[in-house]
Amino acid sequence: MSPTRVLVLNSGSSSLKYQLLDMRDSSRLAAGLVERIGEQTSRIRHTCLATGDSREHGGPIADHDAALKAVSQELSRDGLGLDSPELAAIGHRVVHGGMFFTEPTVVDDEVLAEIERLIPVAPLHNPANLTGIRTARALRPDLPQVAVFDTAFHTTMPESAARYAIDPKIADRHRIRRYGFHGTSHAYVSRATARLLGRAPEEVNVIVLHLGNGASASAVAGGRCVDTSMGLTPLEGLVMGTRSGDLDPAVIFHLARVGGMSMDEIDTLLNKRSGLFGLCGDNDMREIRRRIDEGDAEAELAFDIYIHRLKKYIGAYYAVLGRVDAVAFTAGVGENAAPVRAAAVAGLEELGLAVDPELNAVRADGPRLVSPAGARVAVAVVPTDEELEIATQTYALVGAGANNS
Ligand SMILES: Nc1ncnc2c1ncn2[C@@H]1O[C@H](COP(=O)(O)OP(=O)(O)O)[C@@H](O)[C@H]1O
Ligand SMILES: CC(=O)OP(=O)(O)O
Ligand SMILES: [Mg+2]
Repeated sequence: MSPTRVLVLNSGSSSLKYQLLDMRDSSRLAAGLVERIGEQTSRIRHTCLATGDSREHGGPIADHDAALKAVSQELSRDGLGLDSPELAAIGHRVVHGGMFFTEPTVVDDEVLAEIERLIPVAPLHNPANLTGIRTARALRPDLPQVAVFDTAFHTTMPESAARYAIDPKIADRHRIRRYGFHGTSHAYVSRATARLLGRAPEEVNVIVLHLGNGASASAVAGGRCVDTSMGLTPLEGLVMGTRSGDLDPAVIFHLARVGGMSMDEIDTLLNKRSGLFGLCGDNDMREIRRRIDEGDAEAELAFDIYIHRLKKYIGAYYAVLGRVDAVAFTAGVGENAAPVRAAAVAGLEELGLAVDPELNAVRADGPRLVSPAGARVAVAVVPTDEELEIATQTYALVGAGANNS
């Protein structure tokens, strides 16, 4: 029998998330997370879904190479190791695919070199993605490694949305344009939202709000992305855990000329020490809500700035789409933080947008509506599953029957 399993690796700047799936029924065999890679306090959490066994260990894990080796050991302990003949492929999330990659791609040396060339526009993400691919290749040189790009879903954006208003010759020379990210999630969630409404993706217009540590919004018309909030890099757009999102570009000149900061210092400030963290010292929405409940004004202002930006994007994408069938909240904050959902649509009743407080307070795992019955625009919580989407795309490219599909 042909191998039917796919290992998915989602390497973040300091984490490695993974899932092993059996593509006969898309079931998960194992899943886990390595956190705080590069620190003394790294942790690996591993669950074997086949046996229900979970394990957690601490101790320094120096880099993504060591992290993947630790994952490989955990999988081996459950008899699911990378040496398994049942493994069909390894699917990798790659954050920046530039103009070059619009589809999932089997990795070869040329593909690796192109992903490497894109490091300057995804400095937090592409290096980790590359290490993941290189280590996986060294562990199983015979297996196809497939790169699935965060940027791919956004390549349908019209030029009017993708281009910045700068000299096109300069833009083209430096490949400066809006690429957009989290595309695997925006694609999956927009389709799952159509399914929740009982309609075909081609028939519905959806605003997807992917609110995790990184956060982005997208306007999806009939299944195609027409605008998204992240740009050349994952820094533009919404207020995020540690990234500023939109600001006047002149802030950068001002910090350099008047503030005496170097470009690297400004880069670090805006990517790692801004957003919710920069505003109030916390980037976790749970902690921010706890502080607000205790009357903390700094946390409340950070929350209000976060919501104000989110609301502006909902309004902007309403205008871009003309007609909106659903607004879908997803990722860690979108799926779990009821107060964020309520605040983001508060006052938008004239646009047909509202949440029902009781429905919004329900905690559940699956996709669900939180808007009042009969609302003109559905407001939905739709859990994302980037790993399943990456596995599906990987298996469609290289798995059994790939040539017939
Ligand atoms: N129960 C919760 N309530 C509010 N926010 C939550 C909850 N659980 C997670 N979050 C938020 O989700 C964020 C992580 O989202 P996630 O989508 O996992 O991010 P990433 O994939 O970027 O690491 C956390 O930083 C936290 O702000
Ligand atoms: C592109 C991006 O911001 O990804 P993440 O949310 O995983 O940091
Ligand atoms: Mg994420």
